[in-house]
Amino acid sequence: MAEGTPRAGSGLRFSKMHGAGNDFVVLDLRSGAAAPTPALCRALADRHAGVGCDQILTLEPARSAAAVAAYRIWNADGSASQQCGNGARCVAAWLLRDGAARAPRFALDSPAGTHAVERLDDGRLRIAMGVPDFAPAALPLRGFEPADDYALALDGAPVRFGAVSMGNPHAVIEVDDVDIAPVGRIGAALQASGAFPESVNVGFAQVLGPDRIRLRVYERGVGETRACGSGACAAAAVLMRRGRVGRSVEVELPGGALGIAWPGGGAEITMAGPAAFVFEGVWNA
Ligand SMILES: N[C@H](CCC[C@H](N)C(=O)O)C(=O)O
Repeated sequence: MAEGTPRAGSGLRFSKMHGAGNDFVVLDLRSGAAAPTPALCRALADRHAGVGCDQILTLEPARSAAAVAAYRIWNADGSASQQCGNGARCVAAWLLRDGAARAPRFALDSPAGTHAVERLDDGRLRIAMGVPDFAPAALPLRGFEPADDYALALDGAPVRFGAVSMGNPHAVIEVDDVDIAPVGRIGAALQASGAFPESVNVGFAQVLGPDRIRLRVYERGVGETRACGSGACAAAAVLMRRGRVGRSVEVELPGGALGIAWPGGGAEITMAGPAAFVFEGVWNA
């Protein structure tokens, strides 16, 4: 038996959820139970021998006076992350169903900070996702002076990208057509390039108009997902700062659409979108 997985009959209760097709196993650890080991995360995420998910989200006691709870994030490969936008909406929905949070407004703590949450009249959840940080050191991105646009030779060809931290690192590559973008090849090559010491989430963005973007994301620790909330914020922030789109955009991802708004500068960027419950289960490895 792999180290770190619970013994048979461990009875670890979980909720399976998704946000725009980005799927999660949610564990309630507010009683103080230990965080999942990387091996348990990999076992839970396994789409054949486990539950199957892109990330594991843990609910934990709040770390700030303002929040009703905290959450942490682990990718399918067992690596930890500082932020997960789709996951934040699922945690918010979970806490509303549980009664620990009361609509319409409350706050959540993540490793990236404290986030205002609002349940909108249409049932979507809007999360304040912090202030985009373009400083290379924030990602970190090594070997570049701050710029709107960076270039690296990957597989012998120059790849141009923007870079921004949403608490977690993002590179954003603008393409003419996301359907034919080399998401897996270039996403993996940029992660392996050495420019990002803690790896990076790689977004491929197509501008459809001043208020519409199409996006595919090759995520750190997972690969391509059906949606990436922090990635939608990152792509919108990079394209807004370049003047390629307006201050409020619909980001269309393979799994669904997210509404992103950012006044710019030191203001927080907000993300609105769905959260869905799929099933409840008990993990008996
Ligand atoms: N793969 C990401 C974490 C999950 C982000 C994504 N699922 C979202 O909705 O923001 C990272 O390692 O930074």
